[in-house]
Amino acid sequence: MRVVSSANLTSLTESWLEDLRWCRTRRSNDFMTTDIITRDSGCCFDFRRTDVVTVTPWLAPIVWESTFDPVLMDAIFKPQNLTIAATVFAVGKYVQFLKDFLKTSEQFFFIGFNVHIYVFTDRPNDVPKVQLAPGRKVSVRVVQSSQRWQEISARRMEMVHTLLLELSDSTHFIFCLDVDSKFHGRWGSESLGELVAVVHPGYYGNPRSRFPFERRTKSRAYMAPSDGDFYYCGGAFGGSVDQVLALTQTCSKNYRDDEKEGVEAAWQEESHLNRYFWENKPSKVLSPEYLWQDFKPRNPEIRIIRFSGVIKNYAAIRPNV
Ligand SMILES: CC(=O)N[C@H]1[C@@H](OP(=O)(O)OP(=O)(O)OC[C@H]2O[C@@H](n3ccc(=O)[nH]c3=O)[C@H](O)[C@@H]2O)O[C@H](CO)[C@H](O)[C@@H]1O
Ligand SMILES: [Mn+2]
Repeated sequence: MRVVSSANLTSLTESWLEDLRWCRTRRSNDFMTTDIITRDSGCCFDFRRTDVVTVTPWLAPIVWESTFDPVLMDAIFKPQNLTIAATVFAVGKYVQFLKDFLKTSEQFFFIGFNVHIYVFTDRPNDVPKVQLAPGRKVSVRVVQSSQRWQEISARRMEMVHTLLLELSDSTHFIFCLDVDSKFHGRWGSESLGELVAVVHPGYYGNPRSRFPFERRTKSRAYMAPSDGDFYYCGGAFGGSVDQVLALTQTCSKNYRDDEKEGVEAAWQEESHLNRYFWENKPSKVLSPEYLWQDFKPRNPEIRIIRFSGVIKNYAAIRPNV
């Protein structure tokens, strides 16, 4: 397994995290290169952002509104006739979230692409019928419920892995999404990449020491105090079929192996996902625009909310507390 944890990268990352926290104090001199590229290319699209960090220390883009041209992105990707899969789990009472999830995906998620949404549920009869545009499809897969929400959430990794083993070459990219959410703005071709992570909306302004990584060495999701780039969310991630196949295989195996030893990571599959992304750097990082939370006031750097978790009464909808 490739583990990138050199002192260099760590110190670079620490200084970059400083940048993220103090990004608003940075001034235009730092961004002269961007000016020059804009002028020389003759591009009239203003993709400068000086208030946020838009590239990782390993040179992966961090996607924020106004860092890309959606028309140009679509002109590149649409002719490739891609199929984008999405997985969403609606087990037990979470089936109530499906209607809004599916309806809003029709308005905002990869419009103009072939889209195949796989709904995993124990209540197939309660899956709402939503009018779909041509080229878009919803399939239902029946799964077992569990008495523990932690298990429902964590087992998604292995079920997505099984699905991916069955998919033919005609599916190119996949996103795995939480169902208790709605789309509010474009989520499209700008998000495509081999391995795609979304920065968790709750922690992006925090220092690394406050990231809720698994800190017990007995778990396979363990992260040392000096480890970590971002804290990524479990509610949205994706990439090419091959890359997500590898990710789900590793995360589900590590979750299972922990389980055999009576260990459950602090945030279940989200903890294993964070460990995976530490060892396997995402090729593209999506800003918290791609998974906001309705209960959070919108911060000024969030110019658009594309996908956001709804406010829910955990006690009323989860099988356990
Ligand atoms: C914003 C974000 O990143 N959310 C993550 C977070 O909390 P959340 O509080 O958003 O977790 P959650 O209650 O939405 O559960 C995660 C997902 O599991 C499914 N589900 C859960 C319970 C249930 O009874 N039925 C059901 O179908 C459903 O798709 C749901 O969206 O922590 C979870 C725990 O590990 C997952 O990592 C979530 O992805
Ligand atoms: Mn959720």
